[in-house]
Amino acid sequence: MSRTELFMFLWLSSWLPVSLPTLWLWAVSLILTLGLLQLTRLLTKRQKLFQALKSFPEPPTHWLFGHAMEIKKEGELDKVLSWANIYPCAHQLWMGGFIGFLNIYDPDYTKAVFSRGDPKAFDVYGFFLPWIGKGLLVLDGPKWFQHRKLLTPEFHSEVLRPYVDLFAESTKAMLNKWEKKIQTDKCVNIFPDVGHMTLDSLTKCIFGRSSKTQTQSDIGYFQAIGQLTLLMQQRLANFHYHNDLFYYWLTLHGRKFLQACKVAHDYTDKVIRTRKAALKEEEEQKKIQRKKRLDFLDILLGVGVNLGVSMGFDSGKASVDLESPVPLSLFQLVSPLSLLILLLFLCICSSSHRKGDQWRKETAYPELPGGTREGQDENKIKLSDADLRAEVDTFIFEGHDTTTSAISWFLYCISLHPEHQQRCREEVQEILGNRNTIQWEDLGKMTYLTLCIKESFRLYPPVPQIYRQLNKPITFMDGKSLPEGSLVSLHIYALHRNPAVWDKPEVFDPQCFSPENSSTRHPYAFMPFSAGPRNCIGQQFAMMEVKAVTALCLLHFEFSPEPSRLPIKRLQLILGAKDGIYLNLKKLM
Ligand code: HEM
Repeated sequence: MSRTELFMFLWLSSWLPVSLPTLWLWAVSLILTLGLLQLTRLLTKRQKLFQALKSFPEPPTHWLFGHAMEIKKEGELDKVLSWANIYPCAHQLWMGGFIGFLNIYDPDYTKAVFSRGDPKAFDVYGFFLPWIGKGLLVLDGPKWFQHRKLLTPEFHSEVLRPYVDLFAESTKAMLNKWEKKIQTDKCVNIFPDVGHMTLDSLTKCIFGRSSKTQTQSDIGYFQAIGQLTLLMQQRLANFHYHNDLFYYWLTLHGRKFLQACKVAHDYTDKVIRTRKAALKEEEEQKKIQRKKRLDFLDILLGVGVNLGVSMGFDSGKASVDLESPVPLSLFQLVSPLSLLILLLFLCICSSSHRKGDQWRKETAYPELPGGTREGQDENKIKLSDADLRAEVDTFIFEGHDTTTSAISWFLYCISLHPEHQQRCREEVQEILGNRNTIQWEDLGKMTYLTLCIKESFRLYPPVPQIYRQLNKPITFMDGKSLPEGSLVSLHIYALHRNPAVWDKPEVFDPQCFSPENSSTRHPYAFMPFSAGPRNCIGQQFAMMEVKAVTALCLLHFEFSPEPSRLPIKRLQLILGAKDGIYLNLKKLM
């Protein structure tokens, strides 16, 4: 009997406690037995992780909550940083009593893990699946290798070059918005506006969408993405929401998440289907060939267009009102008693333990140098429709929140350092002369701005923590080792502030990245885009966007901090700020 069948059976039987007491008793004992079995599995898993990690120091921990309480109380980033200052190289990190990571922040440890390309840790990345599916970020194994190979050309400089105009267009809209805002209050929360701008420019790059012809479904999609990002962040931060199948999806937030996923998927499916249909027409093909710039989607479809697989979705439903009340689920209608029993059973049974093991088996990592799998012609690899959607959704997810964080924290850093701000501004003015727009060639000349951007990535890495699950044992430089299956978290934030690497880790000093200083540094000491085979594929796109946007911001405004509203760092999926980032803006031209 499958787990779903068992669930249905128990649920039905819970309606018959009076008429069938024996069946009821039977069900309860079955529940308890299964619960006990699951608990044993969890304890075994905990014991294994505990054994694996025992040679590494462990900050004081709670048997049930692990380090989650302390982290929640004091803020994850600074709490872990304080541990990193006590324990050299690495320490244990328990997210609840059953999931233990080796948390690393030393360049040698980082190199040992990240030069190998172990798969992502299911206990964390599994949460992404309902939204972005198995795209590059989550995939592992031969399929990841194929996709990575197919998608790498999309980030070639010739493809990226025309996107500078799109970044400039979206940035100008944001700057106009700020100009209006400062007429009433010079203190502006820049974070949401930057978020809106990066999503706007990214959807233009991916779908070829234009802000001038926005439709209702564009707006619905926009809202859904915003909602999904927030809900994902909330889910990761709240331990009780980790239990998916039988708890999270039954909560109001869980169901909102599913609704927003549907809106996002319907939209992506619709755009893909329409573009695929258009591409079949000769005239449209010619039009695309004549285009100055190809959208990501056109390039992706150049790979997947010949498949012609039915998408099986209902078009035109992309705009669901996310604010409308969520309908009651069946679950809310069952009797309180059955609810209690089922919850007990389901909460115990829905651990990710087995899923995690299965994930690891399915995604055993291939030896990279070998290239494609045996018997496969590497020139004929094609993306299925599901793969196409997963990749588009992955780019949207990975490509807008990260750059939002990068641009916002950069503006905050230079607001604290007027001397660096002015130097960057003068550099941009010198390069642009009396032009007020930016071209691809300009970006390479902005050397001081690049140093400042890198320094802000060091102090405020947009992705502060990433996770792996070892698919073979590892031995570190100091002789300590971890067995296969262990979970490792790379704390990029702590690595970038490690006093063993950086002279004055807390000081904003762009000269850290001068050629002389960079050349003597450990290659794994600065990892904002990760490193090794699973590094960020969008690195060049991101740098280009951050430079273009910040250069235009510097030309138009002077930024200073608002002492009464200094930002509070928050580890969401990205490095966020608790109530946003408020800066005082002064118009320059
Ligand atoms: C400042 C901006 C960005 C930062 C700091 C950043 C950082 C990262 C990091 C640290 C990873 C590794 C994640 C992990 O191992 O779990 C990653 C992966 C990835 N990033 Fe970025 N990213 C940025 C922008 C972008 C953009 C603009 C795109 C696409 C348009 C993108 C697409 C991806 C993808 C697809 C992956 C998965 C790659 C793979 O596993 O093969 N990123 N990024």
